[in-house]
Amino acid sequence: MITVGLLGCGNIGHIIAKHQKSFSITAVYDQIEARADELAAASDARAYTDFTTFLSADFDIVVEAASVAAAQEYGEVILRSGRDFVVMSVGALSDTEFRERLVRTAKEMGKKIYVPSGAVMGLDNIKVGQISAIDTFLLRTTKSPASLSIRADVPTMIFSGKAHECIRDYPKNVNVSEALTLAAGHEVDVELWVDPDVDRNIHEIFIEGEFGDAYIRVRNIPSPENPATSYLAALSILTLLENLDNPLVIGT
Ligand SMILES: NC(=O)C1=CN([C@@H]2O[C@H](COP(=O)(O)OP(=O)(O)OC[C@H]3O[C@@H](n4cnc5c(N)ncnc54)[C@H](O)[C@@H]3O)[C@@H](O)[C@H]2O)C=CC1
Ligand SMILES: O=C([O-])CC(=O)C(=O)O
Repeated sequence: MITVGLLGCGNIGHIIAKHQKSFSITAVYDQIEARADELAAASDARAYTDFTTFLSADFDIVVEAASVAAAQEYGEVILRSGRDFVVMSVGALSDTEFRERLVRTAKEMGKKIYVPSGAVMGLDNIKVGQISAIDTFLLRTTKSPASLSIRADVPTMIFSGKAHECIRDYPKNVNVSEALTLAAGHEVDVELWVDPDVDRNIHEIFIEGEFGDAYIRVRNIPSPENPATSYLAALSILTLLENLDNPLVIGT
């Protein structure tokens, strides 16, 4: 059974803990001690109040479900501790210097950095952008104003520009833009909308290139404890963990 050290005991952390099947969470860490204690009690894991002590516990892989800042602060030391690293706050990798250093460290240590598909679909074949031309690539994300803690009475575009700027401004809301960018090897354009009439987190992907064109629309149900985070994002980590040991690899 794969053992997991969980970094971040919020909404996604709880969903993962509730659905342990072929993996088991043995150690948890959160900057808010009470959250780590509560999740540890509910999942038979041990809570740590200090990250270095957390890393010295016995587990195979670290799952980060905390924040872009946490992934950037701890990513390298996780890999250096000899663990693979599942990074949900993939916006962390939009910092090119950080990403290159992290990848170098993973190579040096013989470890992997896993980026789950998160709140979108289609990352598999969008990877053809790494070997063939992409001409148009746009992500349009629409969420409720409340989930971004802002007010709007009509549909409002609050950002239009490149993925790397958008993740800087909205690190909790467009991690998907970095996942798409890394998959395609091509920085995605982003429009971020709030719409008072939506009760889903909607991601529309428009892509055109040498392969043809595609339009993907994902209408995600918000997760129970954090409406800005789609439930699909947590399911995608669970699926990744369930498949880690599977010799049959589906999708590109
Ligand atoms: N890649 C994707 O498609 C998606 C990524 N996300 C990202 O996943 C992450 C987790 O999402 P949720 O569980 O919904 O968030 P959440 O806010 O419910 O939980 C995050 C937890 O991490 C803890 N945390 C934050 N920074 C920390 C640090 N530096 N050190 C230790 N603990 C820290 C917080 O105290 C909190 O308990 C967020 O960064 C979110 O933006 C969310 C949805 C989709
Ligand atoms: O969960 C979502 O719909 C997307 C999200 O928050 C992110 O990409 O950071």
